[in-house]
Amino acid sequence: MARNAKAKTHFLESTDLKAVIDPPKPAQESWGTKVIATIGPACRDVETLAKMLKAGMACARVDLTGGSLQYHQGSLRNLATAVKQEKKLCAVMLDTTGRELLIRRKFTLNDQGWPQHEDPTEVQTGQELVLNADPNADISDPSQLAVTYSGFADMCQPGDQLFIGRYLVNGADQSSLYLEVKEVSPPLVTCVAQNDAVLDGLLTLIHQDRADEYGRMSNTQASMPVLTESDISAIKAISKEFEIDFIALSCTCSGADIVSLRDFLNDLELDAAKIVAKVENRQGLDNFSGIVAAADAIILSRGNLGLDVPSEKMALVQKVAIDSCNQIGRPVSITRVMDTMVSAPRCTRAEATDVANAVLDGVDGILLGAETLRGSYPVQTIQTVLSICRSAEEVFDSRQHFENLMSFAMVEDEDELMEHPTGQSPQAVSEMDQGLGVPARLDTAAAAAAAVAERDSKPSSRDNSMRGGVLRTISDRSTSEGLPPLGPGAASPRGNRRSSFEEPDTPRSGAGDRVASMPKPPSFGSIPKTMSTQSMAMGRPGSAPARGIPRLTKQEAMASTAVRAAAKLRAGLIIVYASSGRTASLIAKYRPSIPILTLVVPQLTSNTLSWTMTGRSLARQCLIIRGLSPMLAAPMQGRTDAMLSQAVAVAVQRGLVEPHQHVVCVESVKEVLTLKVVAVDALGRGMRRGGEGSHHQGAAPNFRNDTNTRMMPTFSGELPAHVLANGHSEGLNKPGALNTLTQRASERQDSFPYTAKVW
Ligand SMILES: Nc1ncnc2c1ncn2[C@@H]1O[C@H](COP(=O)(O)OP(=O)(O)O)[C@@H](O)[C@H]1O
Ligand SMILES: C=C(OP(=O)(O)O)C(=O)O
Repeated sequence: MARNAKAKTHFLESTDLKAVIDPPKPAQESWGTKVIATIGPACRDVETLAKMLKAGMACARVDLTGGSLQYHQGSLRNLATAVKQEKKLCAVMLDTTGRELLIRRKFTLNDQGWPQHEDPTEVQTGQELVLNADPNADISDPSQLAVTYSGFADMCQPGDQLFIGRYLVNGADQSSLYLEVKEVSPPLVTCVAQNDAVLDGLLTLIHQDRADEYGRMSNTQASMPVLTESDISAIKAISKEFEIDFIALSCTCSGADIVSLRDFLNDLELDAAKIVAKVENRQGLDNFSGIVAAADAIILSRGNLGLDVPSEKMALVQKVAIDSCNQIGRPVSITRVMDTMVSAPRCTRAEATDVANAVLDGVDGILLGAETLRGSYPVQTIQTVLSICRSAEEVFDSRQHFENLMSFAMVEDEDELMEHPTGQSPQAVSEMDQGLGVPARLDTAAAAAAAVAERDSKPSSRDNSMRGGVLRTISDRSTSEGLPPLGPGAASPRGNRRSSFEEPDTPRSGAGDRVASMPKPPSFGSIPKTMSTQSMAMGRPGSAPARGIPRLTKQEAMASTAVRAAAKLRAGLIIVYASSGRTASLIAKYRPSIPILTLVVPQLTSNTLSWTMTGRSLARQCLIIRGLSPMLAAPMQGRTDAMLSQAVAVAVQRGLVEPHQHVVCVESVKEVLTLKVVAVDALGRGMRRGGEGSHHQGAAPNFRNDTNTRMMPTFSGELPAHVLANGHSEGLNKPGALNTLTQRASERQDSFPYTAKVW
């Protein structure tokens, strides 16, 4: 069953080495794999930030782990200036300290306000070292190291493994120290050094996984509150001055952690901010399915993960995790790609190969940490990463990827649907707590998020009405039924309240992933409503995907159809209108080889006292999704082809599409999804109008001149059936018939075939 489900392999379009070695086509805009860069002392001046934007930085990360609130506010002000200057969109990600443990050390502030730590500490193998969790511990006492979390000693047992390393350490430098706990006498923890080290800079402390008597791994850092007090005040202060697009939750251990954070953000009216789960330990992997179901995006923090996961498993963990995210269109990024470029202008071959492999694995983004925060070559690192990504994207076999995803979306026979109508087969449910132990992938996530998928299909799922309804219920539950504590003091590490998602008597490692009653659907991606374990097992790359019963949501059906149509027409661009970004992210998950211009239509919303224009944040949030090139449309009333024509012109300006090329457009007006095919006019100023000649080779559209269809091309020759993803194309085989595929929201979400409008 799921355990035998076939994982995808790397798909390359061609084995022609000459073609592979050709330089990638120069791109004006990085619409493919995205770069998230951490802002710090090496790059926070306006000039460098402007160069980083020009080089293709899509999202700027401010990490609250190091530096003061004032320092980060200053960085964000500089970023705003650079953004204005360069006229480029850039998303803002606020990364929390969360459950990260730090060593408190003496420091001075440099002229920019960045802490400089003094007095490196030398440690020798076999030496005893005392860690002190007392908040009043003397940090100038050389015989001990002070720990930021007062409950730290309660987490430790003799025999536990600890790791101390420089913040954003690359694992190979002399600051890496492994310790074994010898004795615990709160607040003191006495350890023995396992290697020689020189501890310098901002130091983080990691409590590695501990196996229980049954061999189950647990990470005691998971019992810490989700956010620190300073995270909470920083989020409040920064959100008053800046629009925060993403909050990254460090050390996410379960889906329940995300629910807790979402409650907190909603209470601050920050519900537009998306939550990025940073998966950085074994427990995060054990509960991966629930985390993927609950979060808006995922970061695989490979630096920390590499301490908990044996080296020989790291690549495999990465591939399975990325594949799981790809299957439901959840954006996923990885960290730690260019350690060498912290101090050298070139990367190693291993690093270049690592980035290219990540792109072939299907990653959405690359997160640069130390490389831009304190590295000597922040701009060059972005350029290097993006050119490696572009080269890999050029050989990525989108078609195989598409077929692979489609094969997972079909159920072999109806009996199976009857047996497990919500996808919650007993096995799927039992696998939920070990979501990544096997490549069970989507089925466990599907079981965990059946309720999410249900709401994903409803356009109003992000409505304010949700706040007072489902969210309120969950918010109440978070206090009464014990979601993970949000801030310090909310729970002691030992006296941690049981999560409402937790099975009685299961270890903490299994907690938090019964997210079937989650408060709010993640807005990127979707999960086929009734995907079952068996349906997962059916997928075979290259197998005919058209068999079986499709179980797609309507957005998913339309998204896959748009990608298929674009490939068949050799279109140059896909345009999708967006209000939550869900349809756009579903199109992106099929990884078409052409850009997806995401046209965010601003909405006016009222809280009865004032009006707000929404849309800007979503446009920026699209910037972490591979393939999306967001554009904020001018507010216009109703359905208008002028908006589409303007979008085509902007796409030409950005170098995303050329005159005469086809453009596949996904529209959604009054809950009617429509797929349209248009062409760029000869001068690249918009859509080609009826009557204009076509000079484009291949299946060029003809235009009819009647008033209903002036913008609508029809096709001469046979088109529609093969355009459709699954061949369920009733009424579409009539020669010259199709120019619009329409599926009505009033129909059952999973109903097929599409109703095709025949002109
Ligand atoms: N042809 C069009 N002209 C004007 N607005 C459109 C057109 N097509 C879609 N829109 C608007 O774009 C938005 C798309 O929303 P929706 O389909 O719900 O996207 P998402 O999947 O991002 O939630 C809606 O506000 C819709 O009114
Ligand atoms: C970049 C990060 O991840 P990691 O160091 O674990 O790779 C981070 O957590 O800041």
